[in-house]
Amino acid sequence: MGRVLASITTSVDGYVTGPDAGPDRGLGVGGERLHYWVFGGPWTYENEPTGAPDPVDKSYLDDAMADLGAVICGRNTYDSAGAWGGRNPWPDGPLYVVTHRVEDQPDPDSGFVFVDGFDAALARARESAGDRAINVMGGAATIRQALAGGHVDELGISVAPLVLGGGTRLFEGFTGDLDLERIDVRVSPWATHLRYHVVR
Ligand SMILES: Nc1c(N[C@@H]2O[C@H](COP(=O)(O)O)[C@@H](O)[C@H]2O)[nH]c(=O)[nH]c1=O
Repeated sequence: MGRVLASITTSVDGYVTGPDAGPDRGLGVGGERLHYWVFGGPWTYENEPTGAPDPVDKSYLDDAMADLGAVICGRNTYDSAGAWGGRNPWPDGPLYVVTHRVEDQPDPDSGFVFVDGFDAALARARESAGDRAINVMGGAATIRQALAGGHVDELGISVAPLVLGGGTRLFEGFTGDLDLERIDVRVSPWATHLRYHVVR
């Protein structure tokens, strides 16, 4: 059975978006800074990113994407990303979208599969992935659900160097108690990438 990874970027104060996240502004007001590391420097929703990542950030991204067989996200993340223009951007497997509104299922050729409930999405993702890894890419509620259910083998937190002061908190309302063992840490000017094994 493949590993289940959960990976996301937070501010130093634990926000995965700034305030007012939604379609056209998936990372919220000021939240672009969370993903400077993805593009090697500043960008805004008004000036779309064009840059290439720092080699450290690229190596983290490449390793996180290696050997993936399926991806899971929540409906809000899917909507906020504008459905990535209508096509699953991950080349190596389906993207399962957790939603109560499965009747909105787009054309299956898009690579998106709408599933009602996290557990059902995980079961489908395991079928697709086989021995390859599954990445739970967010948002916060979906990652909390994966962690609370004891499904996550590896937690990746990329900490961007900023304090947002508002928005969506990764661990909002989370009451679980988890022991983590650090597997890896990589540091660039734009992020500190921490990878933890979740002890079970
Ligand atoms: N379907 C489902 C969840 N759906 C989640 O609820 C949010 C609102 O989207 P929507 O469901 O489409 O109204 C979104 O984050 C989506 O992923 N959540 C859960 O805990 N369990 C479920 O079974």
